[in-house]
Order: sequence, then structure tokens, then C-alpha cells
Amino acid sequence: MTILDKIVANKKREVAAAKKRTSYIALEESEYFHRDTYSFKEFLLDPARTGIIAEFKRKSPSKGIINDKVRVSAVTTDYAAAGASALSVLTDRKFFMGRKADLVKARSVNNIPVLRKDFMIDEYQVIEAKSLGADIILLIAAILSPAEIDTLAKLAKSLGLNVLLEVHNLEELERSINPNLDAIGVNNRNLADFTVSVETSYQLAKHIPAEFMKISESAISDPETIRQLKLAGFNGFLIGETFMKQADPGQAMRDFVAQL
Ligand SMILES: O=C(O)c1ccccc1NCC(=O)[C@H](O)[C@H](O)COP(=O)(O)O
Repeated sequence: MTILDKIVANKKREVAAAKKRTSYIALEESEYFHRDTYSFKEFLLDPARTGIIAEFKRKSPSKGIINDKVRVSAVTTDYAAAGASALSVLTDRKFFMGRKADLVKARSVNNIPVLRKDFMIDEYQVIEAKSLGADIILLIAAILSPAEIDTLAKLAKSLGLNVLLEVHNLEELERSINPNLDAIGVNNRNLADFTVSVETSYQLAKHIPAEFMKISESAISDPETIRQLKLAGFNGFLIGETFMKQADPGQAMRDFVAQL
């Protein structure tokens, strides 16, 4: 069983428990459920911003604890002030030490798009994402069939959410492409064995149709890589560990942006 299989098996149990705890009606009564979301594309293309999607990530399966000493409100507002085009907040508890409350907190103190970073396998999670204050959901091609991507993406769009599809290779990209997506993210981390290579982004860039925003995800650790990725056509850059491994992630992002 790969780590991804374990994450998905656990997610199925978590979603079943969440459905018992909080009804669909309760989700739809959340103060955020009826809000208008921010456009991911608009913020990515805003020349006053960096294109960076800055992630709040305490722990990961590949690295263990990265930083469990910082507060989501302070870090995400610092990220936004440093020029983030969007925030990414992990809500998986078991493998990433995330919390749904982290997303609610990030939403309440920021005015830029927020990605719910989780392993979406069920329509319930999409509705929950809206109720927690997310603007963007992530659909991971490695764990979803094309039909599941279609269903989840259509539901997300009907709620005004932006949809980011994550792929790791050409086969995933070709089978998963769907008109209800806003952005395609190329994950430079192989989720099966955790090896990382930004080459994955360069190789897939030319295969992503022009109508989708292009995002490069993971293992981005220096400003020069962003310059190269921009030349290859990428609009967004998802960065977690590079900032979060520092005692002050917001300052780390400011220092990084100063070199762009
Ligand atoms: O980060 C992991 O170890 C990981 C393991 C299994 C599934 C997903 C995983 N990460 C999710 C991500 O996509 C990253 O958090 C995100 O792209 C940021 O990556 P990084 O900048 O390398 O922290």
C-alpha cells in the first residue's frame, strides 16, 4: 500500500464520520457558504502579485514535522502582505497536521483566494470546502477517475469555487482534462515515492491547453526556478516547505520575493 493509498483510505473514513457529525444542511448554513469567491485567475494574473500560492503546512509524509510552532493567522497574513496570489491551507489532520479550523481562520483574516489543500474524493468535501471559506479546491488526478473529476468539478463550479487539477505525468493530464477546470497544477513531487524534480513541470508545460492557468507545485526553493518556470509559461507557483521550514515563514517569503 502506498502512502497515497493510506491517505485515501483514511480520508474515506474521515468523510464518513464528518457526514454523521455535520449534515449538508448545517454546512449550507455556514456564514461562508453563500459568499462570492475570489477569482483564482484574476489574482494569478495581477501584475502587482507574485504568482506564488503560499502554503501553510505543519507536517508532511515526506518530511515529518516541518513547523508546528507558528500560527495560521500570522503566517497567512504575512504571506498575503508579501505578495502571495493565493494561500494554500492543508486541512488533512492525520498526515499533514492540518485542521479545517485553519482554513476558517485563514479565510477570516485574508482577502485573497484560499485553496483547500486536501484529498477530495467525495462531493461532501466540496460543499464543506465552500462552507469553510475556500475559493479553490484541489482535484488530484492520481486518486480520481475522469468521471469523478467531472462530477466534483461541476459541483465546485456550481458553488462558485475555482478548480485546480493536479497531475504528475502526461497520461494523468490527457485522461483528466475537463472544461470545468480553471487551472492545471503539475506536481513536481511523485506522490508514490516522494522523489522531486522540477523537470516534470518543464516537460508537461507544452501539453497543457492555453485556456488553463498553469501551476507548478512542490520543491520550489529558489527565485531563479520561478523565473525559469515563468519562461516556460507557468502562472502560479505552489510553495510550502521552503517558507514553512523557517522559524518565521512570512519573513522567509519576503526575503524570497525580494530576489524575484
Ligand atoms: O508533501 C508531501 O510529502 C506530500 C506527500 C503525499 C501527498 C502530498 C504531499 N504534499 C502535498 C503537496 O502537494 C505540497 O504540500 C505542495 O505542493 C507544496 O510542496 P512543497 O513546496 O515541496 O512543500
